[in-house]
Amino acid sequence: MGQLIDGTWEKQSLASLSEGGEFERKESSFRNWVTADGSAGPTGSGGFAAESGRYHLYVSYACPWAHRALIFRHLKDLTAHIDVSVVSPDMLDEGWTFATDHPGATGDRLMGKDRLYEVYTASDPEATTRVTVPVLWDRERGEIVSNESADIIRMFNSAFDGLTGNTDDYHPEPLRPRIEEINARVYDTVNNGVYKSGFASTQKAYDKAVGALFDSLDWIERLLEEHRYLAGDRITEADWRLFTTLIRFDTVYHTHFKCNRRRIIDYPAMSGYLRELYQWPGVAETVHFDHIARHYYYSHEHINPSRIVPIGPVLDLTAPHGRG
Ligand SMILES: N[C@@H](CCC(=O)N[C@@H](CS)C(=O)NCC(=O)O)C(=O)O
Repeated sequence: MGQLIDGTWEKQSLASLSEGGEFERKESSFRNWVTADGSAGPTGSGGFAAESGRYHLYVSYACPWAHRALIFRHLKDLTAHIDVSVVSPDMLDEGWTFATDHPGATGDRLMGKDRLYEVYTASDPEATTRVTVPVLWDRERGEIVSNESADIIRMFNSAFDGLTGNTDDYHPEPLRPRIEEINARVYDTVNNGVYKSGFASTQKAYDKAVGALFDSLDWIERLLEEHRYLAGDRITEADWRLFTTLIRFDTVYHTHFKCNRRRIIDYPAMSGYLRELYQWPGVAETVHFDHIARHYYYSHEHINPSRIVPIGPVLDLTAPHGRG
């Protein structure tokens, strides 16, 4: 995995493994916020007002973080207001590219670039950063608003409500402390926990990550036995943030990242919950298993040198979910 250093693409990134062989995810580097009136958000600077057709979203269908943004774009009726470019599932020496050799990969529909890092340098010619998806681009100012999915879904949740009339709220005020608590554990041990397990380069680092991952899955199973959703009887961003990891789990993380104590299908409450979220209007259309399987098995040569993409599993996500 490469990265940009002073605006130049370097194939070898600064190491993201600590001395103990633990994978460490770097903070995102563009942290502005789109707001209803263009006032500054919690981080970054102001000047990014919610307007139809102004913003463009770069995603990978394979990536769980980008997938969150795509889901919120659907849930919040933003598809007519924010257009999308989809990168190729193969992330090799040049990082994410706009090659269109896989169905669904659209190329760069906004600027016609060949590689995602060129979108980053178009925003900041001197950028030193990892080049990740999702990226929210502002046509008007010609720069990246944000490349942090957790922030992008919060912007989508409320900033455009005046434009769309969709006031569904996935981050409701009274549930915020509980949502934060759940997000913190799910981020560290599940969303990122699968990567920490899969990219660990020592047994000790793997054991630590995979142990915490399955402790959290057991905890989530208990929560879902008691409540329909993670924070209670109402679906929130905490559920959608978990969903994008769960939907990839049995196909990729179980095998490729060695997260194989159990599969999601082996947890009765969680597998019903996963089907319910998959069947949520518009959500199945955001799930592209071809990009998901191809990306992970093909791109991570260090953990799958043959690059063979395995055949299974066959999942029936359209079966009744039995959750109320
Ligand atoms: N914190 C970021 C993480 C995004 C991220 O790591 N995306 C991965 C794809 S799943 C990526 O683009 N990785 C490329 C790299 O790290 O070089 C977010 O949530 O938006």
